[in-house]
Amino acid sequence: MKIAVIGSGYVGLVTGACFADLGVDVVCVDSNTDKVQRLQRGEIPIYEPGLNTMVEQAVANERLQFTTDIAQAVAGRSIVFIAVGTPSSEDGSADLGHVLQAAQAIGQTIDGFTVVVDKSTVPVGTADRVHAVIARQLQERGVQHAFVVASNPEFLKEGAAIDDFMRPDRVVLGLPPGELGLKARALLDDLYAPLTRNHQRTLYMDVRSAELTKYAANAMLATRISFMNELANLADVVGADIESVRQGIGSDRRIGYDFLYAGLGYGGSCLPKDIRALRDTGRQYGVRLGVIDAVEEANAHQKKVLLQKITTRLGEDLTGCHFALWGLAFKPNTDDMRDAPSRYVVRELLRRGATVCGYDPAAMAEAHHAFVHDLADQPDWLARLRLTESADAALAGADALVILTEWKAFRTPHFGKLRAALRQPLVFDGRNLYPPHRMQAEGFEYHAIGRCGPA
Ligand SMILES: NC(=O)c1ccc[n+]([C@@H]2O[C@H](COP(=O)([O-])OP(=O)(O)OC[C@H]3O[C@@H](n4cnc5c(N)ncnc54)[C@H](O)[C@@H]3O)[C@@H](O)[C@H]2O)c1
Ligand SMILES: O=c1ccn([C@@H]2O[C@H](COP(=O)(O)OP(=O)(O)O[C@H]3O[C@H](CO)[C@@H](O)[C@H](O)[C@H]3O)[C@@H](O)[C@H]2O)c(=O)[nH]1
Repeated sequence: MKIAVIGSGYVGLVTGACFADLGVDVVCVDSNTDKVQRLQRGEIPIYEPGLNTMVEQAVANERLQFTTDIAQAVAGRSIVFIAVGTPSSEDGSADLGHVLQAAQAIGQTIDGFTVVVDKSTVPVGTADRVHAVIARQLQERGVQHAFVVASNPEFLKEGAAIDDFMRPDRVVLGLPPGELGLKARALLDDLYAPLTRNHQRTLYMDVRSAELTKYAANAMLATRISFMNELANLADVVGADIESVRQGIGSDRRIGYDFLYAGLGYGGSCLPKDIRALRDTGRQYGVRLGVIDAVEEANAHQKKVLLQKITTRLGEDLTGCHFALWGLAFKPNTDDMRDAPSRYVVRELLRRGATVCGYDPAAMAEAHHAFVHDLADQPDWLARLRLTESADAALAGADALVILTEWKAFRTPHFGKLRAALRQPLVFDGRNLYPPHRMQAEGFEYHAIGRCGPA
C-alpha cells in the first residue's frame, strides 16, 4: 500500500514513521524546506522518544521518504493524510488555512481514486469544506476523479506518541455514506489492520461525529484537569491533600485515576487551542457551552497560582531574587514549548525584577526560541534569563527552586545537594513531585499545589 502524509510535524511524522514501520510505502510532505532537508539528512526535528530509530530504519528500508513536492508525493497514492497544523486564530477559532491549502494542492494533483483522510484536529464541517476545495480544483483541471474525504482524528500524546499510535485505544473513522464511503472504509481497514486486528478497535461513524469526537475527548481531559485544579486550590485553603483526594476518587472505576493531577494548568499544542476552538463552534451555532467556558476560565486562573504562592512568600517585587527553574517544556518527554506554563511563569518572574536560570532535559533549543520570541519587546528582562546545561547548574545561588515540568530526572533528587546548592531551602513545585512530609523532614519549606494548606 502507498500513502502520502501532508505535514511532517508531531502527528504527520509519527503517522508516517509508524505506518512505514508496519510495511507501508510512505512519503511525508512538508512545506517547510528546512524541516524536509533535515529529515532527508536523517535529523529528526522534534524530540519524541523512539522516533529517531524508527525513522532511520524506515528510511533504510526504503519505506519512508521526505519531500516538499506535494505533486510528486500525492501522485499514485490511494490514501492521502492531512496532518498540518490547525492553530488558534485571534478570535479563538481554529485557523484552517493550512488544511485548505493542503486540500487545494491535493485537488491540483490527484490522478485517480483517492481517500483524503483528515488527521488534523478540525471543527465540525471541515471535511465538507475540504471536499468542496478539491472538487473545485478538479473542475478547474477539467478532470473527474472520484475521491472521499474521511475524518480520522488522532489521539496520540506527545512524549508517548509512538506507543499511542501503535497501540491505540481506538481508531475513529468518520466516513461519508454510500459506495465511495465503503470503498474508503475497505482501504483504511487494510491500512489500520496491523493496529486493530487483535481487538476490534475501529469505531466507524459519520464524518461530523468523528470531527466532534476529537474535541469532545480533549475537552473531557481538560475538564478533569480544571476540576482537580479547582479542588486543589480549595484543598490548599481547607488544609486537605489533593493527592489523597485523587486516590480517593480515582479508585472509583467510574472515575479512574488518569488526568486527575493538579498542577499549573493544562498547556501544550492541543488542549488550550482545542478548547478555544470548541468554544468558538458553540458561539457560531449559538449553543451555550458553559462547562467548556468554565474549564478555560479555571485554566487561565490556574496558570497564576504558583506565581501567587511565590509572591505571597517573597513579595510582589522580586528584584534581587534569583530563581532556579526545573523543566520548561509543557510536559515531560517532549521539547514542545507551545503554550507551556513556563512561558507565563518566566515572564512574570522577570517582570517583577527577578533573575532566572532555567533547565530542561530536552527543550533547551525550543525554550531559547520561545523566550527570545516572547521577550522580544523586553530586552532588559531577557538579559535576566539564563538557560543552563544541567539541573545542578541551574540551582547555584538560587533563592528558590521552581519546578514546572515533571521530568523523571527531577523526581528523586539528592536532597542534601539540593539544600546545599540553594541559598535557602525553598521549593515551589507546580507538579507536586515530592511528598510534603518528606520535604519537611529534609528541612525544606515546600510549596506545592493543593498539598500544603494549613492543617
Ligand atoms: N501534537 C499532538 O500531540 C497532536 C495530537 C493529535 C492531534 N494533533 C493535531 O494534528 C495537527 C498537526 O499537529 P502537529 O502538532 O503535528 O503540528 P506541527 O506544527 O508539529 O506540524 C504541522 C506541519 O505541517 C506543515 N505544513 C503546514 N502547512 C502545510 C502544507 N500546506 N503543506 C505541507 N505541509 C504543511 C508545517 O510546516 C508543519 O511541519 C493539528 O491539527 C493538531 O491539533 C496534534
Ligand atoms: O492529570 C493531568 C494530565 C495532564 N496535565 C497537563 O495537561 C496538558 C496536556 O497533557 P497531555 O494530554 O498529556 O499532552 P498532549 O500531548 O497535549 O495530548 C493531548 O492532546 C493531544 C492533541 O489533541 C491528544 O491527541 C491527546 O490525546 C491529549 O492527551 C499538559 O500541560 C499536562 O501537564 C495535567 O495538568 N494534569
